[in-house]
Formats: sequence, structure tokens, C-alpha cells
Amino acid sequence: MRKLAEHNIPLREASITQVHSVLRDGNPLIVHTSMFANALASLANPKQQQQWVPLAEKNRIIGTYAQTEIGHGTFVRGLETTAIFDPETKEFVLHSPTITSTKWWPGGLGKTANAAIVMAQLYTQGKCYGPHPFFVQLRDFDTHHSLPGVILGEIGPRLGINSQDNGYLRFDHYRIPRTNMLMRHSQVLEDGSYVKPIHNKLSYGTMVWTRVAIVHSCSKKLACAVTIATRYSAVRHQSELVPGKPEPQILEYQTQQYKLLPHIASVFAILFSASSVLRMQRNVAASISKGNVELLPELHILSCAMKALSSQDSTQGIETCRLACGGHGYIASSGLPSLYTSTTCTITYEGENTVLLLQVARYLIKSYRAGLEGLPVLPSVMYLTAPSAMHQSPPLSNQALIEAFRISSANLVKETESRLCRQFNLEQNFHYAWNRCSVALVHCAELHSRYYMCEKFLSTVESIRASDRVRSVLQDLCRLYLIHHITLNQGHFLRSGTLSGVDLSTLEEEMYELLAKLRPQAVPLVDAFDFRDELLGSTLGAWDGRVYERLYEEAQKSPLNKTDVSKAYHKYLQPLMKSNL
Ligand SMILES: CCCCC/C=C\C/C=C\C/C=C\C/C=C\C/C=C\C=C\C(=O)SCCNC(=O)CCNC(=O)[C@H](O)C(C)(C)COP(=O)(O)OP(=O)(O)OC[C@H]1O[C@@H](n2cnc3c(N)ncnc32)[C@H](O)[C@@H]1OP(=O)(O)O
Ligand SMILES: Cc1cc2nc3c(=O)[nH]c(=O)nc-3n(C[C@H](O)[C@H](O)[C@H](O)COP(=O)(O)OP(=O)(O)OC[C@H]3O[C@@H](n4cnc5c(N)ncnc54)[C@H](O)[C@@H]3O)c2cc1C
Repeated sequence: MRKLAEHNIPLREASITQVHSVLRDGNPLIVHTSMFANALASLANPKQQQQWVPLAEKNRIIGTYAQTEIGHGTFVRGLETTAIFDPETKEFVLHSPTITSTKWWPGGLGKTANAAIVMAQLYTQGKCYGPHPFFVQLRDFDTHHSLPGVILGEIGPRLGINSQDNGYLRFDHYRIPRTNMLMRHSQVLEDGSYVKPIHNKLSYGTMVWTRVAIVHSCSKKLACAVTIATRYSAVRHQSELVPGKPEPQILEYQTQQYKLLPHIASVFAILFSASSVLRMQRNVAASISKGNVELLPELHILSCAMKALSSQDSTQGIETCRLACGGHGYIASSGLPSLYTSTTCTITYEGENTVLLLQVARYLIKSYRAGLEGLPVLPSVMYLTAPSAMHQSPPLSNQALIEAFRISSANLVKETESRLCRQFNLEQNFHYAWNRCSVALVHCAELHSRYYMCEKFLSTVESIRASDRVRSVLQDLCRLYLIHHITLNQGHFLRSGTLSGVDLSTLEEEMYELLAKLRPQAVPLVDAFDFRDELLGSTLGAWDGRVYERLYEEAQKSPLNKTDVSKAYHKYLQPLMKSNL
């Protein structure tokens, strides 16, 4: 990043907006270095990796991951792009049969990538075997022109990340060699016969990998936002806390502490969960390479749960940080608008959150029913039918709060499963009944996911190797996080009987005390994230706290300030002013 690539400007001299356009508003190579690279690593066989990975690493091949179509993003089994095997020529013929089959959204597809992993419905010997990944060259590697039979373009401006191109792609009976089907898990042999994978969802592996990557990415984006807003809140003085006294730092206001400290805690909560899911992903990947897919469902569900929760929490946290900075939070040079627009899309892409949470709910109901029948269930959901151990922990202790989450989550799953049964008896159709319970099912998934994140936060803080002082601050942050999310979900705890109204009032009081106790730690905590000013890219969050000078200096860089009278005056204003004479 020493220089902003396309502008060849030393990073320190770049305008904040230019920094954002590369670092935050979208990196045209992010899908190449993440999803495309992972698809080759996890879905291609060794011979294919040998052929394409070195070229991708040298950026001779710039790839993207082209799965979503203008008519289908969520429902992968409904994709319409076809890949029909031709036994005569031993080729796949790729085609976009309808307007809705147009590939639409893939990052870099419009103008940057010269190749793609394309998900298409595989047909051979007259039978459809569902969506499979194919390596497809899209542009000439020397001239970058689109190849014959490939129609490419850019989809147009978006809410954010506009410095990367998102593209569209259509195929017109475009032929690729049989060996361009990524063949690690399934194959089509020369005679056209299909060899099936050991698990029919292995072709979804890159989505799972990316969901796990997004969790970690969300913790970093939220860390940027809380750094900016907390530092600004220590510099900004406003109003009178006590009449007649000097204007205080806005960080002295309890409401400002409530806006920022729980989200500082959330950075750690997401980070610790990200580490846990990443460990699981590596273990499952190792098992799959030995032919063992037993834990794949656990990874799928956990990656859905954590991607949904971390994208939602970080997006809400960044917006809260932006609002906590008042008017200056709305200015581009604060860095907060581009953080928001580049994070809110994580709720949508890589699996829209509602849909992923319904995947989690499906697993919870299925596991709950299996537990009732005494069948084996996987570790993360064993608690659903386990006996409660509520009263073994001291009242309102951390362990008691985790128990309250556990029991409330199990209770909600049990209640919702009963509702599903009642609805099924009415509708006599599981899918209609499922849909009529889907709001409650999403709530089950959210509470289960929150329980996981809280448990991981506490267990990590309890086992972390750190100085007593650091441990004490992390324990306070964890306690604040647990109480904050209990107060946000009070109804679940009252309904499960795990916490009373008095308990909740006691916890609220403690939360307010924790805000005051953590106030002196706020700036040291965000300084510890150690973001360089150039990467933070914020007039409000710079290390030296010269907020007003930086805002003013940044404004000078605006092209509009190159002249005192803008060209628009002569072209538009002056005629307007004279027209009424
Ligand atoms: C510059 C340096 C960069 C370095 C890079 C490093 C890291 C990256 C950094 C940060 C990350 C940031 C960004 C990431 C990069 C790029 C992202 C940018 C762009 C975004 C890309 C995309 O959006 S790609 C397209 C994503 N699309 C989706 O996710 C589609 C969502 N839909 C689905 O996944 C599926 O349709 C479904 C799961 C919702 C349903 O699938 P379906 O086949 O219909 O299954 P069923 O619902 O019928 O279930 C049947 C059973 O199958 C089980 N199952 C489903 N999926 C899986 C799975 N993946 N694995 C295992 N099992 C699965 C399901 O549980 C059912 O099981 P049971 O029958 O037992 O219940
Ligand atoms: C910035 C950005 C970058 C992207 N990059 C890529 C990329 O590189 N490669 C790629 O292939 N794709 C990419 N995508 C596409 C992305 O993966 C899809 O937009 C995403 O999967 C959501 O699908 P959709 O757009 O069809 O939304 P839909 O699924 O149509 O969602 C619309 C609404 O329908 C609801 N819904 C859908 N199905 C159900 C259901 N079963 N039950 C209940 N509600 C449902 C959703 O909850 C949502 O509220 C990108 C998208 C964005 C925004």
C-alpha cells in the first residue's frame, strides 16, 4: 500500500477520500485474493491447482467468483446458467438461457477479472447434477478483451464500495475443456459419466470459507469505527454537564459511554468467536482431505451463525459510532460513512443474514428432535436437551448469566418446535408450517448465536494469558457485554424464568457502574488496536487529536476550493440571478 496504485501518490499525501477509495470503498482484487483463491485451493484437484494457482499468484490470472445471477442470489439450486457436457468434443458448453441467468454482482467481474470460478447447473448424459464450479477464462490474457461468446459489463453505481467494479456476465454457447470443471470433489469422466462427491454440499465450500473470513473482517471494521468515535469523543467538548462549568469531553456523558463501550466490547466478542470458528474450519478442512465429512454440518451452521451476527453487530456498531460523532460523523473525511457502506453489504453478501439464520434454525429444530429421541447430536447443540444447571453458579455471576443464555435458548427452541408442530397439524404441510413460524425460528437462531458469542468471550477471557491489569479490563468488558445483551433480550430471560425483574434491574445498575469504571480505559483500549493514521483514514480519529485542523486541512483538498468563484456560478447561478432582473 506504499502508494495508492492508480494515483501513484505517497500514502501520507493522499487525500482521505483517496485512501478510502482503495482501502475501504472496495478493493477490486478482494474477490481474486479471497474467494477465487480459496475456490482453487478447496475445489480444484492437485493437477488443476498446479495449472492455475501459480498464474493466479502472479496475477497473470485475475479471478472472481461468479455464482449470483440477476434472478437468483440466495437460492443456489435455482441458478440457471447451464454447463452441458458434449461427449463428442469432451467440452462443457456454458450458456445463459434467460435474462435472469445473467451473472450479476461478482466483484471485479465487470472490468478487472480475466477469469472466474463460475457456478453452473451441470448436465451430462441428459441428467442435471446441480450447481458445480468451473474455471472459465473470460478475457484474453494479453489484450484483456472479452473472449468470443462471453459478454461482460459493469452493473453501475452502488451504495458503497464504488472503487471496485461489480460486473455482469452472459455466455453464448461458450465452450470450455472438460478439465475446466473443478474436480476435487466430483468429476465428469471422458465418457460423460458423473462421479459424485462424498458430500453434496462440498461445492459450497468457498462460501463457508468466506463467511468465516467475513467474521474476522467485521471485527476489524468495527475496531476502526470505535477507534475513530472514541478518540473524537475524548477531543470534542460540548455543552455543560454542570451549569457554569467548562464544556466537558463528550465522553463524560453516560449516554456517550453507552454508545461506545459496548461496541468496544463487541470487537473482542466478534474477534474471539472468529478465532474459534477459524479453528473449527481448519479442523474440518483437514478432516475432509481425509474423507471425513462428519463435522461439516457443524461448521456450516457455525459459519452461518457467526457471519450473520458479526455482520449485523458491526454494521449497527459502526452506524452508532457515526451518529455519536454528530455532524462531523457525517463528513466523508471522518472515515465513518465509508466504513458503514463497506460493512452493511456484509449483511447481504455471502448469504443474506435471514436466510443463514434460517439454516441455523433448521439445525436447531432437527437437533432438538434428535436429542428428544436419544439420537446423537453434535457438540454445539447438545445443550438443547441437556438438564439445566442454573442453580449451581452464584446468582448473577458470569457463569450464571451464561447458564441463563443457555437455558433461555433451549427454552425458545422448545417453544418454537411446539409451535411448529401445532402449525403442521393445522396446515398438514411442513413447509407451510415452517414459513408460518419463520420469524420465531430466526429469533431462535439469533439467541443461539448470541449464546455462542457470549460463551466464547467469557471462556477466552478466563483462559487468556495477560497481565492482571489487562485481564481485569477484559473481564469488565466481558461483563459489560454479557449484561448489555441480556438487557437487549430481557423478554427471553423473563419467559424462561432464568432471570427476574429484580435481577434485570440489578444488572442494569451494574451496567451503568461498568460504564463509569471503563470510561478511563476507553482511549487506551482503542489505542491498543494500533491502527496507523493512514489506514484509519480519519480526520476525527487521528492519533494526534488535531481534529479541527485536520477537518479544515482536508476541506482545502476539495477541488471546489481551487477557486474562490466556482465555474458553476458563471454557468448556472449568474444567469439565474439575472433572469429575474
Ligand atoms: C487484499 C487481501 C485480501 C485477503 C483476503 C482474505 C480474507 C478475506 C477478507 C475478508 C472477507 C471480506 C470479504 C470477502 C470477500 C469477498 C466477498 C465479496 C463479495 C461476496 C461474494 C458473494 O456473495 S458469493 C455468493 C454468496 N452466495 C450465497 O452465500 C448464497 C446463499 N445460499 C446458500 O448458501 C444456499 O442456497 C443455502 C445454504 C441457503 C441453501 O442451500 P440448499 O442447497 O438449498 O440446501 P438446503 O437448504 O435444502 O439444505 C439441505 C441440507 O444441506 C445442508 N447445507 C446447506 N448448505 C451447506 C453447506 N454450505 N455446508 C454443509 N451443509 C450445508 C443443510 O444444512 C441441510 O442439511 P439437513 O438436510 O441435514 O438439514
Ligand atoms: C457488495 C456485493 C458484492 C457481491 N459480490 C458477489 C460476488 O463476488 N460473487 C457472487 O456470486 N455474488 C456476489 N454478491 C451477490 C450476493 O451474494 C447476493 O446479493 C446475496 O447472496 C443475496 O441474494 P439476493 O441478492 O438474490 O437476495 P434475495 O435472496 O433475493 O433476498 C431478498 C429478500 O428475500 C429474502 N429471502 C430470500 N430467500 C428467503 C428464504 N428462503 N426465506 C426467507 N426469506 C428469504 C431475504 O431474506 C431478503 O430479505 C454480492 C452482493 C453485494 C451486495
